[in-house]
Amino acid sequence: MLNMLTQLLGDDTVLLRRYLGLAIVYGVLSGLTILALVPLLSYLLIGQLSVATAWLVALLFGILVCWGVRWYLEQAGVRVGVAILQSGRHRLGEHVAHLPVGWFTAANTARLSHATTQGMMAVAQLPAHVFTPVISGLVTPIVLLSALLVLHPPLGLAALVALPLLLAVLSLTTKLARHADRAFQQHFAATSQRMVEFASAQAVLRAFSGNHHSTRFLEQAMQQQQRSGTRLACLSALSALLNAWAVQIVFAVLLIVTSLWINTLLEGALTVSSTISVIIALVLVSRFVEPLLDVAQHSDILRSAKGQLEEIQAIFDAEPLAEPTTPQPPRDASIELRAVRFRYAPHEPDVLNGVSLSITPGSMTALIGESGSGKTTLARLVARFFDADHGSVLVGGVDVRAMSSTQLANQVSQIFQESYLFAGSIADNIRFGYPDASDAELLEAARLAGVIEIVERLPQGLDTPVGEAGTRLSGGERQRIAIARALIKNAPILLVDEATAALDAENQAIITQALARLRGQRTLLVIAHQLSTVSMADQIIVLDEGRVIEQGAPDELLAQQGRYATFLGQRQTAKGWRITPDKTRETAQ
Ligand SMILES: Nc1ncnc2c1ncn2[C@@H]1O[C@H](COP(=O)(O)OP(=O)(O)OP(=O)(O)O)[C@@H](O)[C@H]1O
Repeated sequence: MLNMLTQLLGDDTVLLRRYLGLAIVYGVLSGLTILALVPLLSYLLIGQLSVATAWLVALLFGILVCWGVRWYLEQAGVRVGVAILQSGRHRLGEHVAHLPVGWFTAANTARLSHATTQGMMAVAQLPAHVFTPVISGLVTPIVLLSALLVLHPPLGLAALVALPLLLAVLSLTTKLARHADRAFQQHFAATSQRMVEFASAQAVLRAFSGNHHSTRFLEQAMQQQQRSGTRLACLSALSALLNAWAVQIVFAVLLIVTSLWINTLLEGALTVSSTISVIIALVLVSRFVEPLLDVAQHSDILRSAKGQLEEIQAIFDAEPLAEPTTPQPPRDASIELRAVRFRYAPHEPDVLNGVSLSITPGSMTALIGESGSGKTTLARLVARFFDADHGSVLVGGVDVRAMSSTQLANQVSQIFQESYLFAGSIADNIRFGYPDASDAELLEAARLAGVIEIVERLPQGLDTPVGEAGTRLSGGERQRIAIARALIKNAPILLVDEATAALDAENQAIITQALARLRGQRTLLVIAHQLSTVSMADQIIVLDEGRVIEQGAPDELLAQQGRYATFLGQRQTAKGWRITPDKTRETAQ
């Protein structure tokens, strides 16, 4: 647990160390203060009031010091808790920022959100509220144990044996509910995910499922959470009961040993000093057990927080994309794939199956193929959303694994179908592609992407807020802003995943115009669905089941009468376009 906390805290670990040291000191001081009762009671019982008063003063002084240390300890614990929330979230954010984009599945996103909210809160409360009673609850009995060993060795030995046994029981009961705790946390995260899905997919749910069935997935998740919650509650209650019993058994054993001691004393001559020893032993035994009860009571929170820490740890264990130690800058704006194989998961089939291709700087390549043939996956590998399992992806003549993520990001810009807009203005979202862009550059990108036509209709112009995730704009408007964002970045390579049917004719025309303007200036790799786009390309690559089956200039491929020719034929029939055999650039009729 401490290792995991250290990983979360990073440089702030020093705060945790200081706090833990202080908690141990507090436990020792509490034990020593209780031990002041020994001389106090002894002198009181033999009537030496003046010495007893001196020890009373010492006891009161000890109590005062303990209060002071405890107060300081609480502050230190809160400081560590705050550091966990701040540094922990920051470090987790840093870590996930370097994870492959493929890691961000719906389930992992829900885990991440759960870990940064409830998870972090549960962990942060450990130093603030739980570690102090647990640490002092273990250290104080150890100090008292030494006094019991001196006072009556058999009693001390019984306590010495009882302490590790008790810890073993606490550890066992913690394990008892650990799986239930983990299952509950997972179902809790899944239910949150379903809840968000339920809210954001209302239109689809109502259209296809009707009101009754639309809640089915959510209800299933809630039922699972309820079942695992009930199981956790039962096991937690059982483990709390077992813990309390274990402490009471220790208490009973110590009382039995004390009774046996009294018995032997009664059989012999009962002296004043032996009577005093017995009274002191009884006081120490009760004080020995009290902090242990505190530990037992907190074991539940400790276990739950440990489960949360393990969840956070599992996120930290996800492997980030490796960064090279000596990054090599790309040499030009070319793209090359050499015998690339890729699958999304080890048990799934290859999505790309030995793909080799070469794209020269400044050229335009149209990637075509049936749905599921691997076009988007190929573009994702160029942008290094994932690493290829075999073979290599080169950008600017350099393996993408040999350049830093910043170098690659500067080299490649993307317009993918699902473009996310951040809450902020239209201008903010465009500038996101290049924060230092001048106003003139902003306007030029907005013009190229057809955003100007949108903002002219809006009273606040480019400063119009887009709403959360761009919800105040239409799909086509969002797409145009995303295009402007990609254009302003001015990267030498542009990857475009052209929408199939999501765009209306006007938006499609904007993309076509933007591509036409950029043609020859940037390397364009376009996942093309539209005839207008394909017609502009210098090179066509046809993918089929993860393999390149045709590659070359449009004229050559058309002459082959293969898959590309079929694609053109289908599109022409659909659109009413005509292609002349000796002229590959089609003309609209
Ligand atoms: N994140 C993912 N996890 C697992 N499998 C995936 C993932 N993304 C895509 N696939 C699978 O990989 C294969 C290729 O998908 P890809 O999106 O690359 O095809 P595509 O040619 O771009 O299809 P489309 O034209 O329909 O967009 C498909 O079988 C798809 O189910």
